[in-house]
Amino acid sequence: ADHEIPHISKRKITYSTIKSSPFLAQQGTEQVRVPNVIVLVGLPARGKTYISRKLCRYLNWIGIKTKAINVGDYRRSACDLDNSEHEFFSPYNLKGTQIRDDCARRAMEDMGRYLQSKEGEVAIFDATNTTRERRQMVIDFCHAPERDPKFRVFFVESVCDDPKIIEQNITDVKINSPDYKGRMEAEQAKEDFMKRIENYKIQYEPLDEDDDYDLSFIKVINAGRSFFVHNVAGHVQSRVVYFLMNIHLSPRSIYLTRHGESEYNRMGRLGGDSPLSENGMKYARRLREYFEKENVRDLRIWSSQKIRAAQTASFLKDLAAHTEFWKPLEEIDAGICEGLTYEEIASRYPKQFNDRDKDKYHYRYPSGESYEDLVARLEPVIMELERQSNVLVVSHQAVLRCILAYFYNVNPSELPYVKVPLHSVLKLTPVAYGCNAETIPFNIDAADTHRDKPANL
Ligand SMILES: O=c1[nH]cnc2c1c(-c1ccc(Br)cc1)cn2-c1ccccc1
Ligand SMILES: O=P(O)(O)OC[C@H]1O[C@](O)(CO)[C@@H](O)[C@@H]1O
Repeated sequence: ADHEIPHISKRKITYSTIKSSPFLAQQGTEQVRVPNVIVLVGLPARGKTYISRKLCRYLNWIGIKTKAINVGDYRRSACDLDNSEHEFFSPYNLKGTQIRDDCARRAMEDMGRYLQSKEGEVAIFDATNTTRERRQMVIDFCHAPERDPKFRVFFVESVCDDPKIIEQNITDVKINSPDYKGRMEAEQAKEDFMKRIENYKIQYEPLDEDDDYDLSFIKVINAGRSFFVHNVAGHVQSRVVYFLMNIHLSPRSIYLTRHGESEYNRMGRLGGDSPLSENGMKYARRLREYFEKENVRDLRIWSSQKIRAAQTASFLKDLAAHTEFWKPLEEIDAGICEGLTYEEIASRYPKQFNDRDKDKYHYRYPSGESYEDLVARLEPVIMELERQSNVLVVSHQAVLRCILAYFYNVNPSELPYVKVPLHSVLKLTPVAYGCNAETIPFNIDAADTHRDKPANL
C-alpha cells in the first residue's frame, strides 16, 4: 500500500538482490562459478581435518555452500574398529589397501553427486592423498570427459616435521578418536599411531613444483609458519590461500560482549545512538572488575563506534594493550525502522514486519541492512580475529549473532535468532577442531531485547 514505503518514483524499479552470497553475482538462477574441489594432502597428524573443517566453516559463513568429506569416516564405517591398528595401513596389507581404495572411491562419488547436483559449490576431500597415483585418480574423476562443467581442483598439502606440533595433534585428536577411544591406553594408542604414520611414509610422494607443474596447490609448512603457493586459479582458490595464511594454532581467548544496557534498550527502541542507562553503567564497571581479575596478556579491545559501546569499552581502556573503534562492528542498520519499537514497526509497516520474520537472514530493511549484509561487512573482522591473540569485542546483538555463527557453524535460518543477552560475557577458547564457550553472567538487570521466531512461521 502506498503509505508503506515512500516510493522514490512510480516507475517499476527491479532491484537485483544478490540473494545467495555477497561474493557472488548471480546470472538468472545459475551460479557463475564452476564447482571447486579442495584436496587435502599429507601424512597422518598433519592437521588435514583441522584445515578442512575450519575452511568448510569459513566458506559456508561467507555464503559459499561447502561440504567436507572425510575418507577416514568411510573406512571406520566400512570395517569394524578392529581394523584401525597400524598393520591395517601397511602398503603390504592387500586387504587393508583394497578396503581403503574402495572407501576413497565411494567418498569421491558422494563428493561428485554433491557438486553435480549443485547442492554445493565447493567440496573438501579430506584424506592423506599421499601418492601421485591417488591424486591422479581424483584429478581424472574431476576432469572426467562426460563431466560438464569440470570440477576445478586445488591441492592443500600440510607438511610438518615439528615434533611438538605433531605430538599436540596426536594428544588432542587421535588418542580420543573412535579408532582408539576406550580400546587402548593413551600411551599404546600413541605408539600405534606413530607406526601408522611410518606406514604412510613408505609411499609418501609430496607435491613437487616440477613434477606437478600443471597442478594448482599450496604447501602449508609447519602449521602455517611458511607457505609455497603454485598456480592459484580462480576466486575460491585465492580465498582459500588468503584464509590459510591468516589462521594460527597459538592458544588464546576471544571475549564477546554487547554494550551495557542503553536508554533505547530500556524503551525497546531499535538502533539509534543512545547512551548507557544506569544499569548499563553498572555493567561497564563490573566488566572492568572482571577483566582486572582475568588479567589477560596483551588484551586488545575492539569496540563499535556507537556511544553505548564506546562508553562500555572506555571503562577498560587502561587494562588493554590496545583499544580501537571499528565501524564494521556497528549494529545492523534498521534503515527506516531505526529508533522505532517492534510494535511501531508492526503497525506502520505491517508487510515489512511480516516479511522480515519470513526470512530474517536475507530480509533487508528499506534503506538499511540484512544479516547477509552484516556477514559481508564483518568478514574483515573475522579474518583479523583469526590473526590476533587475546581480543575483547564490544559490539551489538545482531553483530555478535553473526560472529558466534562463524565459530559455531550456525546456518543462515537460525543465525538471526541466536540468544545474545545484555550484561553477559562469552569467552571463546579454540581447542582442536572446535571452540570452548564459557558464559560469564553478571546478574545485572537489563531489558530483554530478544525476539524469537513467531511460532506460526
Ligand atoms: O600443520 C599441522 N600439523 C600438525 N597438527 C596440526 C597442524 C595444523 C595446522 C595446519 C595448517 C595451518 Br595454516 C594451521 C594449522 C593444525 N594442527 C592441529 C594440531 C592439534 C589439533 C588439531 C590440529
Ligand atoms: O535482528 P533483531 O532480532 O531485530 O535484533 C537486532 C536489533 O537489536 C538491537 O541491537 C537491540 O534491540 C537493535 O539495535 C537491533 O536493530
